[in-house]
Amino acid sequence: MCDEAAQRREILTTRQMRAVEGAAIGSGSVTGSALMERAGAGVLCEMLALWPEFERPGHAVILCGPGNNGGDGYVVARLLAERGWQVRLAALAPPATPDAQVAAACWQGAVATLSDLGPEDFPPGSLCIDALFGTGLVRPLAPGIAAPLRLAAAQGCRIVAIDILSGLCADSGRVLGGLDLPRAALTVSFQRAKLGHVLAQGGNLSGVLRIVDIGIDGWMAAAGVPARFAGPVPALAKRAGHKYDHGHALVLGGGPGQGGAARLTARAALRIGAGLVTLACPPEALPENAARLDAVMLRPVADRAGLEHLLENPRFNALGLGPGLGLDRARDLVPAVLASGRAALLDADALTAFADAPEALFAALHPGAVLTPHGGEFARLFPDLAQRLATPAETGPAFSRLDAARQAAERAGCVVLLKGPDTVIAAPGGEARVAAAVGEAQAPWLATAGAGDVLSGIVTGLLARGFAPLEAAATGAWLHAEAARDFGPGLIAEDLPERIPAVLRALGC
Ligand SMILES: NC(=O)C1=CN([C@@H]2O[C@H](COP(=O)(O)OP(=O)(O)OC[C@H]3O[C@@H](n4cnc5c(N)ncnc54)[C@H](OP(=O)(O)O)[C@@H]3O)[C@@H](O)[C@H]2O)[C@@H](O)CC1
Ligand SMILES: Nc1ncnc2c1ncn2[C@@H]1O[C@H](COP(=O)(O)OP(=O)(O)O)[C@@H](O)[C@H]1O
Ligand SMILES: [K+]
Repeated sequence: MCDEAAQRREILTTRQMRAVEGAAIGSGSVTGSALMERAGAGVLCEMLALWPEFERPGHAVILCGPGNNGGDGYVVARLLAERGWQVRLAALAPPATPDAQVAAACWQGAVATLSDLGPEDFPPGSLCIDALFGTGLVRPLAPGIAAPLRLAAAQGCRIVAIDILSGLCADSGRVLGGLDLPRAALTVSFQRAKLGHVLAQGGNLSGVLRIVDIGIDGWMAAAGVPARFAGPVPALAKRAGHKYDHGHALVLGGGPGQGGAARLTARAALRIGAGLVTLACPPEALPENAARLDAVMLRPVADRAGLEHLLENPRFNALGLGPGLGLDRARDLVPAVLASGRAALLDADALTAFADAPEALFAALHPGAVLTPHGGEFARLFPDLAQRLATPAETGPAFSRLDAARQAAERAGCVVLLKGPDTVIAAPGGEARVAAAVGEAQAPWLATAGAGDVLSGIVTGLLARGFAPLEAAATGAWLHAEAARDFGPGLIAEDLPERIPAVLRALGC
């Protein structure tokens, strides 16, 4: 992957974005006004690219706030008017920043107030440009501010959000005050995506997301180490070698009648390229599994002693357990898995088994481990963090799913992947990835029983292939969603491992 593509995968917080803008402006190479002009021109350009019919002038309402987001709105209003559009601009308050004042001074048209707007201002096929608030939103929208956005949506207008839909916290994607907001058809942001575009409600409310280059890449170092979108990596291609060069994954399964989950895990580990995969189940579950497995090998493991005996074979280099394991078996086996020091993926029952004693689990975890909880499992291990996520967000920046995953990773001492349409992955120390199955990359068919078991297998398989825990989790989560996107409607969990070859082929692996 080229450097530019890697850079485009960065996702910034508002603080990081301000630091980058500040560094660019502080260098003297560019002014805030010039950036605002580029931002406004970029919004227009992206609108026309998405909706070529707007080459023919139409009707637009521009909603301007008092800050620089409003300033971008004045620029867009001017550019649309220059193209012959009928523009109705309504301001919440006079521009309050120097750059917004300059932009407003260049707007020759009338300025209405938000309360002046009525249904007649939003004729069919018109546009509503939301330039009320961007990265500066710090509290919920008052009812009178949200009203024109709702009116526009009710009239069937397409809403274009400048930088981010007003009301969404750009750091968390949560709607401040828990308001009911209409969805933007298009969001045009600048230089890099923000976390609020993809996390929580932001993923749905942002609509199509486009990022405009306003020419400040040269100052991106001021952002420190941003989170990044998960995506494919060159290491997915299988290098030359013997099967033992690609690792031997050991998946631990549960008792009779509960084996489907672990079989899905094992099959996915094999499909993603682990050289060998063995499923270890209680002796009484051997017949059932033997009848259902071919390339996946099978071994009996009755208990912890049996597992320790099996692990005398050093070739088992990545262990995956939890799906269909059973809570008692999980309590018995997890300590042996972690004591082995090998790369390990813990999911489902392997996490829930420690709901009463998360500290005991954290004490045993090591940096080679990956935890893959869904929201419920996360709440069992990290109840205080889940509580913070469940508490309505009133002020920005609000506590985000990524904040929660980062704190969880710190506490657990290993990589934590918190599942959802907006899967977040964090390592101790703060490095983070987002596997966002939202907007144009949505994968709603992944909400199906057993999808998580397959993710466990993909990550276990990548660990066996030698991927570092953070990259195994992030690449695995991306690939999992990509397989679902590739399959499309009607997907069930069994389809996911079978779709991995198509995804790998499309990547040129
Ligand atoms: N800097 C640059 O180079 C570039 C920046 N760009 C653009 O700037 C945007 C950021 O601008 P910004 O920092 O001025 O913040 P912005 O989102 O306009 O709002 C701040 C104002 O809103 C107010 N306020 C907040 N919440 C409120 C509420 N609920 N209800 C009512 N008021 C509320 C707050 O007031 P206060 O909290 O002080 O009362 C303050 O006055 C960014 O998103 C991008 O679009 C681009 O042009 C590219 C170049
Ligand atoms: N609406 C959705 N869009 C995209 N991905 C989703 C959605 N719902 C669930 N997923 C993904 O599907 C998987 C579900 O896993 P999990 O909740 O453990 O289910 P199960 O235990 O049934 O396997 C996770 O990887 C999650 O990120
Ligand atoms: K906005």
